[in-house]
Amino acid sequence: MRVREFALDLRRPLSTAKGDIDRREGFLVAVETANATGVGEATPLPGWTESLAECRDALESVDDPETVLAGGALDDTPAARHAVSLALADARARGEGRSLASSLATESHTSVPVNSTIGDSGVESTVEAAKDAVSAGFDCLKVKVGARALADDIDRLRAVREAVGPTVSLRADANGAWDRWTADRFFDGVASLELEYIEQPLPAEILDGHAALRRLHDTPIALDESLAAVSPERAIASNAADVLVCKPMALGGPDRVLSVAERATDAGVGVVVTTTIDAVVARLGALHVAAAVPGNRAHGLATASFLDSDLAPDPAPVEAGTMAVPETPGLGIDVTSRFD
Ligand SMILES: O=C(O)CCC(=O)c1ccccc1C(=O)O
Ligand SMILES: [Mg+2]
Repeated sequence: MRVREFALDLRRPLSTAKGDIDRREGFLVAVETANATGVGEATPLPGWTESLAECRDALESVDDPETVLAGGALDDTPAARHAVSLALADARARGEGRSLASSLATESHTSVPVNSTIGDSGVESTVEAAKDAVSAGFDCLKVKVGARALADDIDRLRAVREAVGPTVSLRADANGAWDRWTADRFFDGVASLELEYIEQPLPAEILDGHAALRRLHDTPIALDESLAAVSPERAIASNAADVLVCKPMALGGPDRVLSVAERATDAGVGVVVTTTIDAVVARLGALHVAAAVPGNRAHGLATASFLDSDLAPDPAPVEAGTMAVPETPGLGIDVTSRFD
């Protein structure tokens, strides 16, 4: 397995309740199988995955990718596991002459709707970002909350709803910033705004608190951090979520997301696939996975615009709030020159 390190600055930081993301560093990997070469990406995000150093060590320890993946040696390093799993899936799909999405599912979407991701900022700039996104064709917006006073966040959401009208879908993502009391006040404050869901209002470990919020309020709840911190199975079993936010990079690869999505779908829980602000290879991987999961919710994949540069030209740019899934074999990108 070949491994190449990369670092990409963000054009603009993504501000969240848990701090700003302003740079992404990771590894591009290439694996050779009997009939094809596949590529994958590990872009760890500490707090969500292992550190960059732990990821490097894990990738350097891989001799035979298939054996290592099956043996579970990468289970504690999800970003490293993601790279290996994605590269093998890319190689398999290329070998079959099919797109990754169609090799992952018998019926896959040819394009998927995506949300615009709006970071924490004041009311005016939040509204400006929301209007820009709607002008660009997005009909689903996800606004980061939880970084400022509760009343200010409620004002931001109200102002956005007023600016974009009733037909645009709105999501709020608190990244686990609140306690039960604060979350209750937020749910009350936005009750009339018809939010599609509130993502991770409480800290990751608190499944019973999310289940209680879900019983008490009408606005649906999505869980994100809880999936890696506790487990998707327990999130489903605890009736703590209407939607699971599945990050292939944090869950350990496309195969992991597909199995979570199957269990969620059986339980009547929705699935949304998102990046961790990844480079083009992992973003494409997440797009193929999103295309392979059931349901028609907008996914959190419109994150290329946060990057100042990328590893290669993007074969799946966002157009009018939608991403078309490449139909060429595998991921639909050639980054082999990066390994020369
Ligand atoms: O879901 C999206 O719109 C984009 C992805 C996103 O918000 C995100 C990106 C990096 C780290 C955490 C998160 C998050 O969903 O909490
Ligand atoms: Mg989130």
